[in-house]
Amino acid sequence: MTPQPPRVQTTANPPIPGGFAVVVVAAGSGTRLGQGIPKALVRVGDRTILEHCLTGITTSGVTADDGDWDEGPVVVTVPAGDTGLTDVARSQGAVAVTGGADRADSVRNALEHLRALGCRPRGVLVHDAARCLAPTEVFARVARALVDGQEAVIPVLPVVDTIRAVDGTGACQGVVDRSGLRAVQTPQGFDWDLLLAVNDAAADHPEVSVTDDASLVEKFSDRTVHTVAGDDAALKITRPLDLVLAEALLARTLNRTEPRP
Ligand SMILES: Nc1ccn([C@@H]2O[C@H](COP(=O)(O)OP(=O)(O)OP(=O)(O)O)[C@@H](O)[C@H]2O)c(=O)n1
Ligand SMILES: C[C@](O)(CO)[C@H](O)COP(=O)(O)O
Repeated sequence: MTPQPPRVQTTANPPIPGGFAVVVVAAGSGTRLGQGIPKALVRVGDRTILEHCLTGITTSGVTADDGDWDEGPVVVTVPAGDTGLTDVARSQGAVAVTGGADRADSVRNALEHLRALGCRPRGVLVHDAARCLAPTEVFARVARALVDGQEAVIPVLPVVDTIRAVDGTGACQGVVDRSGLRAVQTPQGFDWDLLLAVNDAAADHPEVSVTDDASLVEKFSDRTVHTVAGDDAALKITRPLDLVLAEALLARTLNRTEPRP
């Protein structure tokens, strides 16, 4: 689409940029949560984790046609043989593709689907379905940093625990200075060509294992990964206690936003 002149800003906060493609990784099994069903099908309140996640993305506006860029597609990775998550994805206008053996393989499958579509989004955000309550503000910070010229952007939080290195026997090897450490969240945002290029490079190096997408940028490009503030509400629902926290966060949000009888 032909770039349009910038829109007039009418509010104190600039509008959240749209036109991004979003990859939602939801092909994990949720072993640590232990519910016996794919984690993204587990309910938080009255909706599944995937429904919360897709609603959050739509509400944030990052995929919307914003006058400068066309609406960006949303691709959800689902476990092989899945039908339940596929139905949820389709009901919210997203496309479902089969995930891979690990998270990185799932992301690559989704990117291949987007590449085959021939789309050229403004950029691409990769988001864990398991971080289904990530607030709009986090999407906004990541999207704005990309629009402002960053090529790889991750939301982070300070580390609150004392961190120690241990050896194989469990003996402590000393405290790690936590002032320079950050806990990493999603959505992680990238220049479209950059994320494709580092994933292509990674495909030739199956021995390289990563836990997030920014790691591929660090390993297979010379670009810097930029950080923005994350949010406690973007927690990754991983273990049973996380589900309790997510339920409480959701209840708090509903209490704030729903009109009282
Ligand atoms: N092969 C995989 C593995 C993980 N994921 C997704 O990556 C995100 C982060 O993974 P995690 O929270 O660890 O989920 P699970 O892999 O399902 O958890 P577990 O290790 O407990 O099975 C999740 O949204 C998960 O669905 C994926 O799309 N494909
Ligand atoms: C991408 C991620 O959520 C950033 O913290 C995390 O690395 C996913 O890791 P997991 O081992 O797949 O849960």
